[in-house]
Amino acid sequence: MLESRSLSVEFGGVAALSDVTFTVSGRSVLGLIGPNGAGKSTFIGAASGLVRPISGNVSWRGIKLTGRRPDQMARLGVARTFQHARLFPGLTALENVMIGSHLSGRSGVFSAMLRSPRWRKDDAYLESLAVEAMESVHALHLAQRLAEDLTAGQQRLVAVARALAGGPSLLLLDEPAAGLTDAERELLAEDLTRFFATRDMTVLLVEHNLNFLMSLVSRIVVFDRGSVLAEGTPTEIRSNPAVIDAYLGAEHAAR
Ligand SMILES: Nc1ncnc2c1ncn2[C@@H]1O[C@H](COP(=O)(O)OP(=O)(O)OP(=O)(O)O)[C@@H](O)[C@H]1O
Repeated sequence: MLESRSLSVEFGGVAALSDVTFTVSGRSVLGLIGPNGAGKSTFIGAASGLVRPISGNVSWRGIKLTGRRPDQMARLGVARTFQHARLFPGLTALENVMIGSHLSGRSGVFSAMLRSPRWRKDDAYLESLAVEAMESVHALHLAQRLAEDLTAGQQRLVAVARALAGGPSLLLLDEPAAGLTDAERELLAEDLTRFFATRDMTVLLVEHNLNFLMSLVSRIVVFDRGSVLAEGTPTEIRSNPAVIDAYLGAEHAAR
């Protein structure tokens, strides 16, 4: 279970999250939505150890995640994507994804980047994990392309593959469909549905494209101005007056 307990985060004295409490049970996909600036990325930052809360915490299977280092996160089986793809330039797409599989492997990300002897030993196995992850999101044709030569949408797919490659048990996806074409987005929704169905994993998905999000999630938490505004099934959320007022708008809810 992923549990956020009274989580509060401030930036320069200004509250970004205030007393956020919710849980995500075992094998499920939770959508996190809300207006711009509501605190969704900040939550992912806190859950992945990069953003330090002023109080409260996020825990995963009873272990506190807040304040942990990236290598500790990887060992706990936690992977994330960022709002901006953040691939390493100068490396191919495949090498970028292999860094994701190294995060859960033995030799670590720096060893991977420096191509140490230990890294080379693990290489074949980790490459097979990376190839599998790229295949699962229809990105294998990009494998030998340099990261900087990819379109924004392709970079995003590679970043998603990198997060999947380590076989995470907790996956935090920050707007994985942003910048994708309609066709790419539909294909990614199908690919992720298939991937999640065959893995024992908990997923937290932040996404502004609600058709994409609703096709993947079983529950939704809505943030507004740093607090939890509502929580429920997609059907409940679509018809919640407070959510319509703060985020969805009457036109969207009616669709
Ligand atoms: N590093 C930072 N320094 C200062 N303020 C920040 C920082 N990161 C986020 N904030 C502020 O915290 C609040 C929450 O931002 P956050 O990015 O988490 O929202 P969000 O819901 O992810 O928004 P969006 O949908 O636009 O990505 C905003 O007011 C934002 O300006």
